[in-house]
Amino acid sequence: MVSAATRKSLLQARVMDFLTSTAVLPLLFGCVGVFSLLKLLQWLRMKAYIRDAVVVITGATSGLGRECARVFYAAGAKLVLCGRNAKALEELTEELAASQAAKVQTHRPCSVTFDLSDPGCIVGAAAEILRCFGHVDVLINNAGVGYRGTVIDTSTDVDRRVMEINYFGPVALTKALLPSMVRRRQGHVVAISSIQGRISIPFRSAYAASKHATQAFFDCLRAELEQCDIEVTVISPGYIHTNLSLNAITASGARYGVTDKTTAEGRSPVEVAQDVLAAVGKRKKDVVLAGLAPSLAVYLRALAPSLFFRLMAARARKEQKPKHC
Ligand SMILES: NC(=O)C1=CN([C@@H]2O[C@H](COP(=O)(O)OP(=O)(O)OC[C@H]3O[C@@H](n4cnc5c(N)ncnc54)[C@H](OP(=O)(O)O)[C@@H]3O)[C@@H](O)[C@H]2O)C=CC1
Ligand SMILES: CCCCCCCCCCCCCCCC(=O)OCC(=O)COP(=O)(O)O
Repeated sequence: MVSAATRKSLLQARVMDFLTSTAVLPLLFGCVGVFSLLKLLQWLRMKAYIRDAVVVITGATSGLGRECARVFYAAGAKLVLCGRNAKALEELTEELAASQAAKVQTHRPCSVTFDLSDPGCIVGAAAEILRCFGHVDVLINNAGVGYRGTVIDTSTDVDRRVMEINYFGPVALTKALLPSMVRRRQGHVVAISSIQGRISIPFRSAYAASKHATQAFFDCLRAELEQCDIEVTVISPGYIHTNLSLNAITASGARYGVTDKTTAEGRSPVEVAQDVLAAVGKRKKDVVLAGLAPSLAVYLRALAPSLFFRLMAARARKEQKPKHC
């Protein structure tokens, strides 16, 4: 009678015999080696792509934009920081210029102040951006505004304002910078969308609409400009712990002024900025940076829309009693 322990050691001996007497072990080591080498090459390529690249970041004064500024700066990018608040941009520039954390050569950022909701200033802002370092390698359309309200109570002025900041502004800036990218046959346009660019949740009509439009526009752009070697990346995050809900526009046009629990419990903007850096470095075309439930909700919307609509209606009923019906 052979004991279980003996059977186990006999089996182990046979496996070792098999591995050493055949080519399996060298093959295994070979595969791991090749995989590690490929990963290392990808990492070096990613670093080289960002180092010394001219990277424009809109909405650099707060939240994800500010963290993107920090991680791209530390990676050696030449930054053009954009925002509405000149003082906040200046403070960020000084903070970055004084930081010692980068392991590569860094460059003093340049800043350009303008309001994305003012169509009249975009062309001038793009010219100023181009004057900073002579060209643009990566444009990160990050600036955006949140929204809270019912469709019925929201004036179309508010709908337009959200669309202007989240959609028309980034589209106009992209169009103003594209000719110089196309001339150089080099450039990368990034759109920070949202998981709400894929699914619409109640009381976010204007925001979800602006992000769906963003996804659609930049998907078209990617297809049209592939032949000119222009890269397009759409990034769709879930909740991030920033000022987005605090600064959200409400149905009346007033500021919402509350940091929602969902936002407060969202991912750290530092981590999301690192994911943005990796997505850009790897030239990803489309990235969802959300947890399991929102990611599943995207599939549910596509595969079982009726069920998704029922879930959203239940969510709306739970959140707010209807005043109008
Ligand atoms: N936080 C979240 O849960 C999520 C955020 N996102 C997206 O991430 C992006 C960044 O937002 P986040 O960092 O979270 O929010 P913040 O409110 O912290 O930052 C928004 C930035 O956009 C700028 N901005 C707002 N309006 C304008 C305007 N009219 N012209 C120019 N700049 C403007 C703000 O500048 P100022 O300081 O002058 O107001 C600020 O720098 C947005 O596109 C948002 O939709 C996507 C998914 C989830
Ligand atoms: C097969 C099982 C499927 C289970 C599906 C569950 C459905 C759950 C719905 C989840 C909805 C998540 C919404 C996420 C919204 C989000 O992350 O938005 C990001 C933002 O842009 C936040 O902006 P806001 O202004 O809304 O704070």
